[in-house]
Amino acid sequence: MSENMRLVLAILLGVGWCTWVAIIWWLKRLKQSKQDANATHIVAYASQTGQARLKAQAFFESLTDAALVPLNHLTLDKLQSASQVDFFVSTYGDGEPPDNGRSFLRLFSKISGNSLQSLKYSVTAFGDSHYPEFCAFGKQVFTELNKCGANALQPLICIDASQVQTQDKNFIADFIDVELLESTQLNPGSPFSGLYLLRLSAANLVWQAGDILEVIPSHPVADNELPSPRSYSIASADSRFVENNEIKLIVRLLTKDDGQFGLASGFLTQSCQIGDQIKVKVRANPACQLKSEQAPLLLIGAGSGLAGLIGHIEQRYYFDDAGPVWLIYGDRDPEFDCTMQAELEWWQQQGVLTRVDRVFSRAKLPCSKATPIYVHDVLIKHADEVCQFIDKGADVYVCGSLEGMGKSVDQALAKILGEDGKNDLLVSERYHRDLY
Ligand SMILES: Cc1cc2nc3c(=O)[nH]c(=O)nc-3n(C[C@H](O)[C@H](O)[C@H](O)COP(=O)(O)O)c2cc1C
Repeated sequence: MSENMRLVLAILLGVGWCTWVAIIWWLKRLKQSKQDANATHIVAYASQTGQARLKAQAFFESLTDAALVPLNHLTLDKLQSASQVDFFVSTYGDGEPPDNGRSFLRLFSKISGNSLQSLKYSVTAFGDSHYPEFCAFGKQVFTELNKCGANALQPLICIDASQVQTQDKNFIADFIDVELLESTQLNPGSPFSGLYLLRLSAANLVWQAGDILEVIPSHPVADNELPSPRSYSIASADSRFVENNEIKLIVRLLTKDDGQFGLASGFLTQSCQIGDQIKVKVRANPACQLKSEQAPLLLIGAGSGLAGLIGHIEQRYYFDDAGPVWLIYGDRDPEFDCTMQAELEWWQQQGVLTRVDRVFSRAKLPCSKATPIYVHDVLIKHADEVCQFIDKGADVYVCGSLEGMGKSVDQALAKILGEDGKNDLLVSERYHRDLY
């Protein structure tokens, strides 16, 4: 056989193989979507940072004929025709639903009397008892269903994140030891709390930009009473792109009124020495992963929120056809808080960041009155451009403090897009929020 014939045969075999794989994949998808459409047993989740979704997924995998859906996708028709729905929902904000469950409660205004009598349900609520509105959304879902005549299979289950049993051997087994390679203060001299960039060895970790690193804030000693893990946004592109086996975190050192440092931030930035081992685990956070690197991306954040944004900026560097990225980032004082300025400028030169609006809330500029000082001011000031950017299919990604920034950004987006426009963005999974 000639060399050319062999090449043609190899190409034909390759194309044939790819077509075969594509057909199998497509048939599987078709079967799954048919199953989903017909399933009368539904597992629904509303999860901001992935805990409730993980439990829902595990429960779903133990069933044979069921569908797994984010709560926002559970329509009135589906709810009324289902025989059983198992809800796994967390609580966010001040007793609010997570973003992918925000539209669910509105269904109840359309349900009359006992019209859910034939529905069986269970609710597993995820929350943290440090919050006054402990598991409030789960409780609300449970009560609303009950009011409509649906039959609870068991009492409401509340899972308290602050009571995670770190002394449990099975729980700890999921964590691995990584080494602290470097710790750099990003705002030296600042009168405000220190912001640190940490680099950790990550040879055995797999993650995507937007995921979370759970950290046990204690040195791995033979101690039964380890504190419960704390979550940090991973400040790195997908692990498949990271060349030097390291994972980055940006950590704000919290100082309490009595002068004591926060347990986790104090541990990571003050107690840990270079070379020390830290117990960590990656938690996938699909709500903050982006589906497309080609879609425009509007990144909004403040302070330590740069962590979640940096991962997505870095990610785009690896795609030649990446879409435009507009960063709106706020910090306090330009004298000390020009966090990662050199890196951001470099990404601008590389064409990754196509527009940067950097604002400072405590700038001592002579004309500071005329200068927008918070990120939500920037959104309002450039409302038309924000609208156009979003109309072109942009994903919106917000990272930072919920109280200090997240809520005002949410209000600004509602003002610019209208409440319905903002909700459409949310339901179409283009409005991602990593707020704490
Ligand atoms: C910004 C923020 C606000 C929260 N608000 C509440 C709350 O009001 N009530 C509550 O019980 N838990 C609250 N939590 C805790 C979460 O519900 C808890 O960590 C849960 O395990 C998260 O589950 P998820 O990963 O599925 O979203 C809050 C967590 C965050 C980060």
